[in-house]
Amino acid sequence: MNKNSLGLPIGTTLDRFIKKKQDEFEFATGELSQLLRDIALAGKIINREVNKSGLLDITGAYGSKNVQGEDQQKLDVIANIRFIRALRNGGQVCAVVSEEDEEIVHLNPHCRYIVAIDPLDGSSNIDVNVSIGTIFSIYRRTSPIGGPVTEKDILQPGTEQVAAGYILYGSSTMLVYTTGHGVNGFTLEPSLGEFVLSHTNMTCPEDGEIYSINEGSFHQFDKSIQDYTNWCKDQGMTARYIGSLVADYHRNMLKGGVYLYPNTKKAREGKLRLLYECNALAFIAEQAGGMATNGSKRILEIAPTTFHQRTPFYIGSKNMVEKVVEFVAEKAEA
Ligand SMILES: O=P(O)(O)OC[C@H]1O[C@](O)(COP(=O)(O)O)[C@@H](O)[C@@H]1O
Ligand SMILES: [Mg+2]
Ligand SMILES: [Mg+2]
Repeated sequence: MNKNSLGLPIGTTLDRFIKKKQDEFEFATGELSQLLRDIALAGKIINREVNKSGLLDITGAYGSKNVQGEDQQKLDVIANIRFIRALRNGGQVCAVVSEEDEEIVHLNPHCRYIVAIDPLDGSSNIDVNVSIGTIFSIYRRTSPIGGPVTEKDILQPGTEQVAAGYILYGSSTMLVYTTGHGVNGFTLEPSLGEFVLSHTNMTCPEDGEIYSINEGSFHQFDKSIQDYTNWCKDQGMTARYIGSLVADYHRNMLKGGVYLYPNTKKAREGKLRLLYECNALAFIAEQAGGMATNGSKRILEIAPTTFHQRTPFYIGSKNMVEKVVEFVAEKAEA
C-alpha cells in the first residue's frame, strides 16, 4: 500500500489522521480532536456557500459595521454564524473571540477550549471570485472549568496556542493546520465531501523570489519598508498580492516568499489582527520553518491587551523576513 511520509496511506481522511494523532498522545481526551472536526465541518458548510455565492443572494454588504468599523459582507456574517453554531453544537468550546463580534461569545462554561476566529478572510475578494479563507487559533482556558471565562483566558500570547490553522477557499479547498508537531494540509474531495491528506509535513523554503505588499499604500509606509520594497525590486523579485491574507500566505509558504502588512501613517498599528489572523499564521509559519514578526518582536511573544488589537505583520521565508527586520532595525538606529 502506498504510504506518505507520515506512514499513512495516501488518501487518508482528516478524521483518520486526527484519530491517529490522538492515539499518539497517551493523555489525549479526544476533545481537541472533536474540536478540529467541528471546524472542518463548518469549513465544508462555508465552502458550499462560497462556491455558489454568485447564485445566491449572499453577495454584497450586510448593512452593518464590525468593531473595526469595516462594512460587514453578507458572507462575513454567514460564516461567523456557521462557525459559532458548529462550535456550540460540537460542545468543546467555552468561548469564541471573532472578528465579527465585539465581545467574547460565551458558549459552554464546562469546556476547556477557546477559539479565536476570522470567519471570512479576504472580504474584499468575496464578490469577485478570488480566493478567500478562514483563520483559527485554539487555546486552553487558564481559568477553572465550569467558572466564568475571563479576559485573561482570551488575551494569551500566541506561544500558548495548542492548535491553529486556516481554510483556503480557492481553486480547491484546503484545510492546513498544526498542533505544534509540523504542518499538514488536507484537500476537500468534493464528491466525497471529505478532507483528504494531500500535503504532509509542509515546509516553507528559507528563501524565495516573491514579495507581497499592497504598494498602493507605498507613500504611507515608514521609510524602512519603502526601502525594503525598493530593495526587492532591485533584486528582480516578483510582486504577488491577492489581497486575501490566507491566499497570499499559502502561496508564499509553498513557493518561498514574504508577505508584508506594515503600519502606515493612517494605521499606526497596522491593519491585521493579532488574535485571529497573525497568531495562527505565525504558529503555522514557525512550524513550517518560516518566521513571523512585527518588525522587531516575534509575533507569538506579543502579549495581547485587547481582543481586536492590530499589529504590523511580516511573515514567510526565514531569510526574507530577517531581511525585513534588518531594514526596520537599521532605520530605527538611524
Ligand atoms: O486591501 P488591503 O489594505 O491591502 O488589505 C488586504 C488585507 O485585509 C484583509 O482582507 C483583512 O482581513 P478580513 O478580510 O478578514 O477583514 C486581509 O485578508 C488582506 O490581506
Ligand atoms: Mg482577515
Ligand atoms: Mg475577516
